[in-house]
Amino acid sequence: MNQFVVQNVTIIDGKRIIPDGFVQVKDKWIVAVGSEWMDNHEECECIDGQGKILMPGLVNTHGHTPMTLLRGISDDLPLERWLKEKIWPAEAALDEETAAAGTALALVEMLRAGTTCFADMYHLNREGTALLTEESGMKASLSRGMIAFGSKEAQREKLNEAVTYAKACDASSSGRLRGAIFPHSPYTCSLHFLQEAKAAADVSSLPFQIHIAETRKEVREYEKEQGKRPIAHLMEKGILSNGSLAVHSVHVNKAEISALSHAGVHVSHNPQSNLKLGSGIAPLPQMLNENIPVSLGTDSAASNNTLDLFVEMRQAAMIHKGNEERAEVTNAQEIVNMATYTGAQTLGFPRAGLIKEGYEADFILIDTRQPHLTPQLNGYGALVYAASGRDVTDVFVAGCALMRDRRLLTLDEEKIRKEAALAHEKWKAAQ
Ligand SMILES: N[C@@H](CCSC[C@H]1O[C@@H](n2cnc3c(=O)[nH]cnc32)[C@H](O)[C@@H]1O)C(=O)O
Ligand SMILES: [Zn+2]
Repeated sequence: MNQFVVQNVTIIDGKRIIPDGFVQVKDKWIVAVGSEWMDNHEECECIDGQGKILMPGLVNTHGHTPMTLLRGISDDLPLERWLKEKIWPAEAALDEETAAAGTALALVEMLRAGTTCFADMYHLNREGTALLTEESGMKASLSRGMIAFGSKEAQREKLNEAVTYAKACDASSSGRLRGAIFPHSPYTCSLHFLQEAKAAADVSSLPFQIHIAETRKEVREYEKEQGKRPIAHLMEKGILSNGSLAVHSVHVNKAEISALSHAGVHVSHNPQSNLKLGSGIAPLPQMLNENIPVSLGTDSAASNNTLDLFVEMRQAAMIHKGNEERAEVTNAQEIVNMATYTGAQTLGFPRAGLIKEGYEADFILIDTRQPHLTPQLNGYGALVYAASGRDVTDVFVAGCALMRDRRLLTLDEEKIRKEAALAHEKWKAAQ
């Protein structure tokens, strides 16, 4: 049986800090956590955590993995022009093979930076993505993105594909995959299609996710056409309901925040993507005050341009302090909780996101014996204001080692980087 102990380590999760602690793992579970390890099991493997922080694996609640191949193709444009002038034409030249190479690259990038669980929404290479995620040992919520501009038949076909994919993910034998239904947005799908997608999600007990209220222009134009703001309207129609995930939610007013809270809708906050596309700043402090489960997402590498959740944590903490001219408006512990515990709950992994007995052993080690992490005065502050994904040395998911001493064990990093470069060439030639 898989059994080991990490000892002499600083344990930090969203709820507490144990300065000189241990974590005992059996099979895929954390079976004991404490401050003094009594070594009475001879055959138990011990990992020395001296000089390290042990924290829950980071959870990225929004992204599009194949788009790593489009990193840098369109910097410095607003969302609408970014999509219509650059991204959509570029995506037309991606195929199953190049998308697969982009996804593999994204998994390597995320794993190296301590992400153990992620959301991925894309239309290409779906079975391949599920398979590779399984092989990597990571956890994920996977969905087929749907833009519904086409004929009724084409729309129905997409929705069928989406349901088939989500159900297959939910049924994965490892139990590390979840499926979701993700129509792209209220400006690329009709209200009727959103209702159909929501009904299909409900029938199969699948969670519903959507990009919404990302830019002021989206909200203004939707309101002009429908007489209501997008979040208010979708909530009224029951399209956004308990457990749904509203991605971005940048332009939300007080009434919408309160409605989201009452309905139990989750929010994925993607501050770096929202800043880079000039979309705006989501009212994170106000949403947290209303107890909305807000987690963090990177969005794709085409609007970020990395998949490092440490960067996202720092952005999430910093922009609101500056924006509101109040340093107390966000705090590092809450940000760590969003990036771990809340994220895991949002993606459908209720027993993940904490270093606690009875939770799955999804955790990472961070090397603090470096100048920028010395001295160790405030653990939460170190993680949010000083650390980066490059400080992660080890990654464990469900008790399995996926990275040890900065070496990936389940993914062939060299090969994946080479294949990504080749896929980039192939994509360029197809332009
Ligand atoms: N073409 C697909 C649907 C793709 S949805 C996923 C798409 O979302 C787009 N996207 C990525 N990030 C964002 C964002 O932040 N806001 C809006 N759209 C985005 C990007 O074009 C990506 O391909 C179909 O209907 O078959
Ligand atoms: Zn997105």
